Amino acid sequence: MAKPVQIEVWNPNGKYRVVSTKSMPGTRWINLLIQQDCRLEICTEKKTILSVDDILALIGDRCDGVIGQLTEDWGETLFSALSKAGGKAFSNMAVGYNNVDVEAANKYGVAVGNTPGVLTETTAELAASLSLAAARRIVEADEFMRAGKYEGWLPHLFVGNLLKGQTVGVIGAGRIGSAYARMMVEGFKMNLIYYDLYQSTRLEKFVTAYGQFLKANGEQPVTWKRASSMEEVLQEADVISLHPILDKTTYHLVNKERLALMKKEAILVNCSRGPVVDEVALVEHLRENPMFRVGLDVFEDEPYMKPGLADMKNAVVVPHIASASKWTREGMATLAALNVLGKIKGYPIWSNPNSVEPFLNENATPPAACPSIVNSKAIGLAVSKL
Ligand SMILES: NC(=O)C1=CN([C@@H]2O[C@H](COP(=O)(O)OP(=O)(O)OC[C@H]3O[C@@H](n4cnc5c(N)ncnc54)[C@H](O)[C@@H]3O)[C@@H](O)[C@H]2O)C=CC1
Ligand SMILES: O=C(O)C(=O)CO
Repeated sequence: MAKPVQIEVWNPNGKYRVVSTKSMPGTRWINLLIQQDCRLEICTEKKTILSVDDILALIGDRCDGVIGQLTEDWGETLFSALSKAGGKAFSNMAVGYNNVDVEAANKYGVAVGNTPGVLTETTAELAASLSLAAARRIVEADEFMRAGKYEGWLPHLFVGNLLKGQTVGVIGAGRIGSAYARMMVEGFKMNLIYYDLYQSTRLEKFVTAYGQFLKANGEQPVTWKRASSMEEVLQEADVISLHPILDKTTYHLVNKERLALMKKEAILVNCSRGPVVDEVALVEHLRENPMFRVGLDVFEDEPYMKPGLADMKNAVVVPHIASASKWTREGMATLAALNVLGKIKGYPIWSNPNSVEPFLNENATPPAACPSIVNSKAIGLAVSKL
């Protein structure tokens, strides 16, 4: 039997029971739920990752909807329990939803929400930060200073890579990958090579226009190329950033063989999901190629790192913080709450989940729609005419 979990209750007499498996940033999401007659229960357990049993206890016998986290295993067991408790709505507080078995949700008619549109720039900025940190050896140099080892300027001290004029490679040029590409092209005048299953015409147009602008100003124009294979990107780029979704096609996309194709002094950045990279192979590659560098926000077995990674001077590692700006995290909380609320209220789904600004305006009532439901077609939800 599932043991009880600690909760904080808002609006105890609300008609609809909504559970949030974690406390989330900001208060707007709480206010939006309680103003619309929800009794909100926020789990206050100290443990970071809730188990399926913990969440079963939170769902209980009657629950209209749950806001959950990317660390949780939302599969058959939880969707079946939620459905049995009368629930029809779940939202991840995340854009990625590889922790959710959408087929299982479909089976029980439960809507699955995610939060695109508020993470794009924040996540791309962290990928850009990791690219720079790796290129200019910022973490190594910081540790050196703090250890009192600095004895004065030296010609060879922490020499790194110049990005200007080099090639940035993007694998998965969706919302975040494209935003990152634009930052690196415009900010550092890098040429672009990208690989995606789909063409990114907007990105190509942006680089073309920026190249023309540079040329008109007497500077070397930047260029772009859509690669016909991932291997082409790995072979040609100096800095490669991974931004695909995690699914069967992207699991261990970067493995031992593909690492071997990369330039010896290349930089690899991963702000997508840990299992996109074979981390054991990566540690071996870092060990054998000291000039090769990585910037990692995500890990194969979070919260753990594969043995040896923490000892690698040529790795910059941060704890899955790519979306951690106040604006983004509050926006994610708002969108996740509105996904659940919208489904409970029987609202249709928003017509463009990439354009969610109307839901974020603090001074206006949000539209009567669910901002982003990934299985809307499968469970037959209507599209909003707003
Ligand atoms: N580290 C972090 O904190 C964050 C991580 N993420 C991760 O980033 C992922 C991407 O987010 P968005 O850009 O918003 O999603 P998106 O759906 O806009 O972009 C994903 C892109 O990957 C491409 N893709 C899919 N399979 C591919 C394959 N086999 N090879 C090459 N490209 C492929 C898609 O065509 C698409 O263009 C999320 O699913 C999530 O897992 C997102 C936000 C924050
Ligand atoms: O939204 C996501 O997918 C995340 O990884 C949040 O940081």
